[in-house]
Amino acid sequence: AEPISADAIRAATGGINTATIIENDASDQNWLNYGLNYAETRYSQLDTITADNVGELGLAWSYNLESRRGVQATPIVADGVMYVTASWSIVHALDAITGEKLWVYDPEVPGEYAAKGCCDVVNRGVAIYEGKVFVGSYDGYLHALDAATGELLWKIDTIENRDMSYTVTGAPRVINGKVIIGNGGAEFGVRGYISAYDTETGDTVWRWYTVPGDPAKPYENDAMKMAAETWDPSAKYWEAGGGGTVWDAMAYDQELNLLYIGTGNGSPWNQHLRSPAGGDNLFLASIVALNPDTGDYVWHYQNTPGDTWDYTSTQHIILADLEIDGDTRQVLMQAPKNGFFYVIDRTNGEFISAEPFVETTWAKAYDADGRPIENPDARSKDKPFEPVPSAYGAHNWHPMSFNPDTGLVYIPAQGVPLVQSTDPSWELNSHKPMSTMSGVGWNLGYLFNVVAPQATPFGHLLAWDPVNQREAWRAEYVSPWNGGTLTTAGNLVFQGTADGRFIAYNATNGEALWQVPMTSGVIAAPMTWEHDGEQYVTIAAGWGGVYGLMQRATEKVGPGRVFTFRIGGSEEIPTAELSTRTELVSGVPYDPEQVTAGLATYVSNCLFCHGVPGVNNGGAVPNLGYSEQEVLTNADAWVLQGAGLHNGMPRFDAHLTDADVQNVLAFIQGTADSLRAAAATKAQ
Ligand SMILES: O=C(O)c1cc(C(=O)O)c2c(n1)C(=O)C(=O)c1cc(C(=O)O)[nH]c1-2
Ligand SMILES: [Ca+2]
Repeated sequence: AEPISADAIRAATGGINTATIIENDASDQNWLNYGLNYAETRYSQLDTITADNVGELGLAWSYNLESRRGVQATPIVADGVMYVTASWSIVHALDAITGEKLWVYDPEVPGEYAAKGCCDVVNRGVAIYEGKVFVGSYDGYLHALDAATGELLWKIDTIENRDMSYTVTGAPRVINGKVIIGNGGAEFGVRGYISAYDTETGDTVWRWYTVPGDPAKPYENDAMKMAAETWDPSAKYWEAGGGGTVWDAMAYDQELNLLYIGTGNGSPWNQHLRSPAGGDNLFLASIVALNPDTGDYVWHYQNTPGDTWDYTSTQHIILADLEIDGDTRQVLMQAPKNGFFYVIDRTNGEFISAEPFVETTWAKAYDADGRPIENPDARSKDKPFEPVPSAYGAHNWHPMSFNPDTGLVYIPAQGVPLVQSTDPSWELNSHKPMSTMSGVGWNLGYLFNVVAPQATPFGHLLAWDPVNQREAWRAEYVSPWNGGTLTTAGNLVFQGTADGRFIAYNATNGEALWQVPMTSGVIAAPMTWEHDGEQYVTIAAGWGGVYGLMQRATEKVGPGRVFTFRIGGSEEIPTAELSTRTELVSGVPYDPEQVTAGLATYVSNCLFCHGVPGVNNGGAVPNLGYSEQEVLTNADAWVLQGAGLHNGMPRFDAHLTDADVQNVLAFIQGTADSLRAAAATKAQ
């Protein structure tokens, strides 16, 4: 078949606007918005593929994204054209029927920018509007591309203060000629905000801050005045930025004309250091309704008042109409990091219900006013506390889906154990050893795992009944960090897994009906679309994200790859590339005293991406316990001279010396030696 011509792409995409995105709801033939529709349900009415015939699903094509970091994008499909992003915010336009490349746009994010973000150089996808494709790049620019050619039409800087570590990972949304995007950075000290830009010109239409700024300056609006009353200024929260980044979820109700956003954690995390007298610290960890025309505040609901555990509320927001106590309620639903499932009246923000969907230790329940009843130990200043869920979240950015036929929400639920304890040496931008990741700018105010966590890690697909607030069924996985979900009118749920499989379940009862191997672990969500009467299912696979930087659950470590399936598809799934991780390192000479010094430097600078040598097995970033000899002998080049800059390995010569590097090598070798000794003892 002939590849789609630029004119045909213009015809397919030129007319896409808010009205056509809403019209698509009648058929779900295309997938024009990150979460399919403005309600972000990820429920498709397409029903050619059903629980009865899903077993005949086969590969139509796969496409190599040539990326080695996390792939988190949900593709956009418009009349046979697909737009998907890889890591480093690189956009690929494909012929959706054949998988043939149409064009690639690389925003050329500098490699050193990787160190400015907490959680891998990921991107969750593009937005499309009137013949333009919009991508927010990791380094904070918003790019408008010609959908037909990939040519750059305009590019603007969304970051208002480049001294701070802002990044962009989320997918933009477009409403009535405005492209809307927030940012990340609350692990490093930033002030969160969300902005709307004119789709034609890139001019800023509005900007809404999520937390108050310097009280010496006028409040930007009444909402900021209200918010400032919930903060203690004694610790000068505005110097650390306060946090509250809008790095992922949005949803839009066209009848109410309300834009819903989820806001992130406090900066620093530790409330004792951020707002010592406590307070709710609005609008951290909240759902906020804004007028999308003006950016004016309308209402808010704060899931986690006075956040101190990185309990972001940036997780997926879904709009639905539910029958509750005999009334049809216009609700929004969210399962944020903190482990509670929320049902909120989306007309006014009224709290309807919240129940834990996993085990929780920080709070057991919510009161009738919608406030958590906290465990008094959860805010301890002096004692370590194991918050369950941890900062990785009971549910992170991996999208959930809601099926109105089954009435169930399909949540990629998980647990990643972590203990938190106040960091006594915390200072703003202190760069001090033993402050976790301080060397590359982490400013959490917490140390991790000062005592061993008690909880066990898990991951499962959870089918949740939001009306009765209880579990319907679950499917267990071998590891946390599984992919987002898609549900369809064919009574199906699709999900990719951390251990590198793509699975279809019966949506009613959770029976696994079909599965195929992937070439890597999967974290993104699948999507579905229809062309010439044929239904297709697409998943973008590629392991990474914050958990996937240092850990993985499969030896399959292939590059990012897009897979598209149809009934009767007969292409072979490509053979997976396997990890070449071999033996623990050996032969580095060291003095045991260097090991202790190396530990401090390692924890401050290396741990968050590389994990524990020989204990974690390496994810999107190699585990140094299995380093090749070449890396060990040239450690100075890698650590101090930026040999890996293009891959996002920071250059540490401003923070570390040759002696520090030698100590880190001693720590790696010392750890490998003790692991080997422990294994030998166990074998006897
Ligand atoms: O506070 C922030 O600004 C911020 C940003 C991001 C991001 O932009 O990806 C993440 C987080 N926080 C975060 O807490 C988190 O767990 C997380 C996971 C991921 C990922 O892509 O795997 N991003 C982020
Ligand atoms: Ca965060």
